[in-house]
Amino acid sequence: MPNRLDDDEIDRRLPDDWEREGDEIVRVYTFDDYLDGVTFATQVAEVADEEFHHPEIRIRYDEVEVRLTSHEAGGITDADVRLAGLFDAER
Ligand SMILES: C[C@H](O)[C@H](O)[C@H]1CNC2=NC(N)=NC(=O)C2=N1
Repeated sequence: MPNRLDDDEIDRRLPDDWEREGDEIVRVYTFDDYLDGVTFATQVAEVADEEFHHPEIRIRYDEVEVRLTSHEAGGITDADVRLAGLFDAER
C-alpha cells in the first residue's frame, strides 16, 4: 500500500495550477470549445488507465475538472502528484 504524503510533501510536490482540497488535489482546465474539453478528458482517462490510477473527471461546457486521491491509501500519495504532472503534459 502506498504511503500518504504529509502536508509539507504535498505542498512541495503539488504542480503549479493544482490545489489541495482535503484528501484530494484538483485542477480545473479551461477550454474555448466543449469538444476540446471532451478530447482532453479522454486523454486524461487513457493516461489514468495506463497508470491504473483513476481521477474523478467532470466535464462542463467550458472546463474540465480533474480530482485525484488515492482511495486505498485514504489520502494523497505519490501517485496523485505524479499523475497530475502527466495530465498537465496532455494539455
Ligand atoms: C481496486 C482499486 O480500485 C485499484 O487497485 C486501483 C484502481 N485505481 C485507483 N485509483 C485511485 N484514484 N485510487 C486508488 O486507490 C485506485 N486503486
